[in-house]
Amino acid sequence: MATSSDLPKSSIPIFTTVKAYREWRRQAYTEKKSVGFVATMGALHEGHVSLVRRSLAENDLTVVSIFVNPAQFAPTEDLTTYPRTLQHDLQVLEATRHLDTAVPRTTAALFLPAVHEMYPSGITQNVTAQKGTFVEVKGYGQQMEGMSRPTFFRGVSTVVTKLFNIVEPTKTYFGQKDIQQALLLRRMVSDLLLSHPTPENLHIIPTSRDRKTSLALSSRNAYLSPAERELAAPTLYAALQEARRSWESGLPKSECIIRARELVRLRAEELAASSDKIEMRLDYIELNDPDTFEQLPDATTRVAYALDSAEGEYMKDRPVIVSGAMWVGKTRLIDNMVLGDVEKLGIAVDEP
Ligand SMILES: Nc1ncnc2c1ncn2[C@@H]1O[C@H](COP(=O)(O)OP(=O)(O)OP(=O)(O)O)[C@@H](O)[C@H]1O
Ligand SMILES: CC(C)(CO)[C@@H](O)C(=O)[O-]
Ligand code: BAL
Repeated sequence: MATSSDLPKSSIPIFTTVKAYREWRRQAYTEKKSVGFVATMGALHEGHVSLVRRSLAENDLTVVSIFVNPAQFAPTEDLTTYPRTLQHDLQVLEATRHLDTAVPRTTAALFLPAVHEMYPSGITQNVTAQKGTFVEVKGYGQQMEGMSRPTFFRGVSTVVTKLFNIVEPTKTYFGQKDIQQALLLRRMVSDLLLSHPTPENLHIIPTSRDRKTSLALSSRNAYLSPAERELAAPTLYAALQEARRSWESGLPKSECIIRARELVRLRAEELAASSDKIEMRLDYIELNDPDTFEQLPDATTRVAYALDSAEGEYMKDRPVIVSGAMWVGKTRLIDNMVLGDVEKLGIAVDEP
């Protein structure tokens, strides 16, 4: 178990146990202070910072958690190599301040639990051998990312339920980069009738991107070599753009996907033949309904999709998610865009 002497020095209070955190939370209740919460796995970057900034602006107190959750990694995935950069993360949080209030705000608490604190009954990555209590949002975790990572959302829903039970946030913030995760968690909060947070208080913040290449910021980008990052990784965003253009020009979904795939195939050929010999492979690119996560039928066009709205009327800006995952060498990248009216999904568009 981490003791305070194992932890880097920080001006931000760090809680490693549920008990210690709860004492702190009780005080916040007594003082009637609102608590904003940002759940992370650490290796913080500007994407995380955008969530923390939003929380600092909208809450008296902001809590950040760092926990690399074994239950959401399949046995074949990168749990052991996942970047762990606590010292850097503390520096990032200390430097992230909100100055528009009488007293400037910075992160008020970091929750940094050990695995046994979060899984008192123990945890194995092998789902069939797991015992104890798990949370599953049935019917929503096997599409999109769930097709490639079938046990991922069970692990995420379980750990986030525990984190919400501990942190008891007034508001919480998730990134659009992991759009299915954010929407599925909002459904979970609604289905479980949680009060901290309520579904309305789960906010989705737009994806932060590299200014030059538009690559979605991600902790796993640290795995990329400079050549992979510059030359290959931005292809996923370019493929999503291609799908978007095709969809907006009226083509059927199947053709949008063919065009996006072709863009990746041609670029992958070029990179494999180049002196950098970069390997790049598309996992999937799809267009999905944001409510059900189901794939749009192949023949669906934008006009047909707008006509087929639940209200039985023409809904010009009916939102649709175009998302994808791509391997660059050993790194799996994901990204997405929401076409149509993003605000219908409750995605925040303006920075505070
Ligand atoms: N580029 C980004 N823009 C906005 N939010 C982001 C971005 N990247 C991550 N987030 C959000 O930060 C929260 C914590 O994510 P996490 O710690 O897994 O970082 P990550 O960069 O997504 O890591 P990974 O590389 O493992 O996907 C999640 O809600 C996630 O959606
Ligand atoms: C929400 C989360 C912190 C749960 O482990 C993780 O999936 C993430 O960082 O996106
Ligand atoms: N941001 C998602 C965490 C994961 O891929 O495990």
